Amino acid sequence: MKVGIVGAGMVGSAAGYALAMQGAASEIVFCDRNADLAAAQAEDISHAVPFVSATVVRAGPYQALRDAAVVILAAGVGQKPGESRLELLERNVAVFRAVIDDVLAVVPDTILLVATNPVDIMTEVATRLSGLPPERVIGSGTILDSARFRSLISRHLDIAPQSVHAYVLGEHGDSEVLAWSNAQAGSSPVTDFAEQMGRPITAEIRAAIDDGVRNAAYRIIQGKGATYYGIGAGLARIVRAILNDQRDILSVSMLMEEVQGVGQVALSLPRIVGRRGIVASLMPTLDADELDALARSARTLKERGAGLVFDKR
Ligand SMILES: NC(=O)C1=CN([C@@H]2O[C@H](COP(=O)(O)OP(=O)(O)OC[C@H]3O[C@@H](n4cnc5c(N)ncnc54)[C@H](O)[C@@H]3O)[C@@H](O)[C@H]2O)C=CC1
Ligand SMILES: CC(=O)C(=O)O
Repeated sequence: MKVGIVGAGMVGSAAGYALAMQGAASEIVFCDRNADLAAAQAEDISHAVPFVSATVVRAGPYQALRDAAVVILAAGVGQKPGESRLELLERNVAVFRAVIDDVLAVVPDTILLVATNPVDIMTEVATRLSGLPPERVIGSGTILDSARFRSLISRHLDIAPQSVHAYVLGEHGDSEVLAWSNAQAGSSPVTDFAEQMGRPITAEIRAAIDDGVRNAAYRIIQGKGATYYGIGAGLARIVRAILNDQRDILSVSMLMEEVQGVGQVALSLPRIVGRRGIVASLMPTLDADELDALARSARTLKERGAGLVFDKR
């Protein structure tokens, strides 16, 4: 199946590379206002393909998106060192206003997969600008934060990250909520497992993991200007769940009627993802502090997105 990627910069190209390496799509098409960049990324990635898959990778104008089952939106500006994701909002809304009509004119029934930051509010923006049902406009949300969380827990416990089941909820950003209370290692609560392994999760370890997750992007951007391998793999994971109708449970973002008393807000919860997009949203059992933090995160997003005005499609 064909996957479109609008925005052929670091994130878009990393997603395209991950998809091509996994042979997850039969065809990948890059579109970018910088057509030379899109063509160069497609050509470069296509040279990796003969080693592992048969994916056709090319670049083109929006018309080349025709029949794409999923279109990844990775166009827009990223954070400068020290800048928050929320500070990007107005600049990236302007980009989506320029892009979404052109995409929808070619693939009106596609699934949009939003990566551009601030990804939760941009998911709401893409939903409103496109007029698509919310379950067909998926934000990568905290899929990357959950991977960071699982990675750091697994390193502490000295087990494989795939054996850790743990989610980050709420905003993909500063107010995100690490759901410690229902994190599992194998079939045990992560704290019980840690005790059994003689590697208890002390307050210091918990604080270090929280910092490792919450501030990862700031550190990486300080060091190399942008983050892209992690989100590239995360986007490929979501695309696989859609194309293969896998019904995976992933922490992704979607515009919701109501979360913790906040109406019409997009944020991440664990959700079942399959061929129709988001099939169901799940509210995990959280402790009181986590529920408060989730409500705060929802309010932060709602307040930052207030004032954006959209024409109805
Ligand atoms: N959701 C997540 O977990 C993550 C999201 N991001 C976000 O992804 C976005 C892209 O980041 P990078 O790829 O590093 O940036 P980049 O600057 O490398 O690439 C952005 C691309 O968008 C293109 N673009 C801009 N306006 C356009 C328009 N109107 N039409 C078509 N193309 C347009 C640019 O030409 C450029 O090639 C940023 O908003 C960044 O914050 C980055 C990392 C993780
Ligand atoms: C940049 C960004 O959103 C991240 O790496 O989490």
